[in-house]
Amino acid sequence: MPKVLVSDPVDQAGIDILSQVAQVDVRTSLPLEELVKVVPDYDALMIRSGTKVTAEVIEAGRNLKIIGRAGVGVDNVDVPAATRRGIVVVNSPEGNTIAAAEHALAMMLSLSRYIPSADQSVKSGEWNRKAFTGVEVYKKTLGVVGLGKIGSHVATVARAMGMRLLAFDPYISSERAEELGCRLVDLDLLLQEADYITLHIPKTPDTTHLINAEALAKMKPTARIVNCARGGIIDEAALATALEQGVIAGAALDVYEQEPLAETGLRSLGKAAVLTPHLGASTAEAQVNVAIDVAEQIRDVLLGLPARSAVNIPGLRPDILERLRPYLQLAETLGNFVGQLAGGRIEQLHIRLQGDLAEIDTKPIVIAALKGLLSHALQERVNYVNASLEAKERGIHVIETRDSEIKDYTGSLYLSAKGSLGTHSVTGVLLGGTEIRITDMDNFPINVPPTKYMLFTLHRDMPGIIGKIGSLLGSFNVNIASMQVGRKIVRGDAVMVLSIDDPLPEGILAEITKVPGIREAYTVAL
Ligand SMILES: NC(=O)C1=CN([C@@H]2O[C@H](COP(=O)(O)OP(=O)(O)OC[C@H]3O[C@@H](n4cnc5c(N)ncnc54)[C@H](O)[C@@H]3O)[C@@H](O)[C@H]2O)C=CC1
Ligand SMILES: O=C(O)CCC(=O)C(=O)O
Repeated sequence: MPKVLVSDPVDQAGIDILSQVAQVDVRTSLPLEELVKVVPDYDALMIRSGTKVTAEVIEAGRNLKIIGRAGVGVDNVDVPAATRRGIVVVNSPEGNTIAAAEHALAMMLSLSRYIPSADQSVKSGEWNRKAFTGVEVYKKTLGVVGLGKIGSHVATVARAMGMRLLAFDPYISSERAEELGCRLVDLDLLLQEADYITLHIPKTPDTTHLINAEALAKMKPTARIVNCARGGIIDEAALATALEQGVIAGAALDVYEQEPLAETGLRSLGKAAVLTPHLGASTAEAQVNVAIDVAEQIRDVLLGLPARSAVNIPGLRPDILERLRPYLQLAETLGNFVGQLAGGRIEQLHIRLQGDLAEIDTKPIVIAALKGLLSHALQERVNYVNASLEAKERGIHVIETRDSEIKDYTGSLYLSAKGSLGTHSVTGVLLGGTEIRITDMDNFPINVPPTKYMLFTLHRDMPGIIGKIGSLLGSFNVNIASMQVGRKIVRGDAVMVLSIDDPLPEGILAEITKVPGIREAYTVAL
């Protein structure tokens, strides 16, 4: 039975799902060195934001197949290191959207009405109504930075509260922004005009310290900012100074540059700051959603099925995977095939989608072809997660083309690889939508199903040659299952394809190439 380590608190609903297929150990708050020690035993790791899955943890997790983040942000996982090792990283992109959006709205209202400070004051025995006169959000301008899932929900609710909306998101169309009642503007204008600013963007090199001293200086002295996205998007030191000096009026933070929050100036800002300990996703509903979402994906991957929200398999969503499965199988088989014909040290792979196939997305096809191409050398180490990266690291230049005019079959896939044995090509089709046929090899027309062991020769089309090869294989006790020849002109160059029942014994290829008329001989084992 596979083993799953749950190293942060997650809802029992997720653990129940995992327990159907795996032994589940819940061990939270493990120090890094302890995690590194225990992780080699596990096939899957389920985390929230507490566990830092560093390159060291990934290196130690030699049996890991999947890391599941019960939440959105995967910035606590070294995703490139996981990708390199072929480990799928999944998250729950939507499970806590509403929770995070509602938290941001609650923070905005808390800041406006000083609710946390007023609460503390009453609890300490005071009755001070004057100190907590707030401001309304109605008819104020809210600047939404990042109009994705959370930002969109915040915008929808804020609009219903009568706020005017500006948005900054370079990856969103103005039509989408308009649908949400937002005016898409550049960041500078948003900073200058907004009464409230709420951040809903990922932390990337582009967004780190996006809100720095310079940005804060552009804001109104009455402006308030909310960060329920990621620590480090706001420069905390600059923010503390800006609040102390009255550059802006308030800030509500749920996330910090360092978590748990270190001793910083932020703690002593009084009612101008509202601070929560990364609670954006902490609702009963969101925790059930993300736990189920991620546990189901871990279960599926452990059962050999695709994950629906893998962050490191570009273009291979499960619906796409399901629809393209026969084509991916075709691409993988042809990649494996042509990789062996071209020999080791592949320099270039050309993938051409032909006829009706030219209509489909090339990205998954390329990944599958690369997986096949590298599978002979890397065996099970290569998978859909790391195939592109492995190819890149080996310096394999990938060329993708489409040609809808080539209609030899309704749709076909052409692969040509350049390697230590020269440049070789193969074309394949799907008969009846599922059955693979190789229809061309090195530009010779053939029609053979791929089989486990195959032998190919390039030879002169002349009488007796087939008989000689047959006798030679017989003398080595190799049984021929099927045989086909292809040629372009009579008595010209030809190709012979043999399916054989066993791997070719050592030395036989050299004997075959000695047969008069044979120019080259290759074997392929699929
Ligand atoms: N505090 C908490 O507990 C939680 C925090 N989050 C965080 O909230 C953030 C947003 O999450 P979602 O809305 O689900 O993500 P999303 O992917 O749906 O939306 C992010 C948006 O940011 C935009 N964006 C990316 N780079 C940008 C840039 N440089 N400038 C402006 N816009 C940019 C994207 O185009 C996208 O529309 C993430 O950082 C996530 O980790 C999410 C859930 C809970
Ligand atoms: O697991 C949590 O509570 C944090 C959620 C979060 O920050 C996210 O989903 O990105």
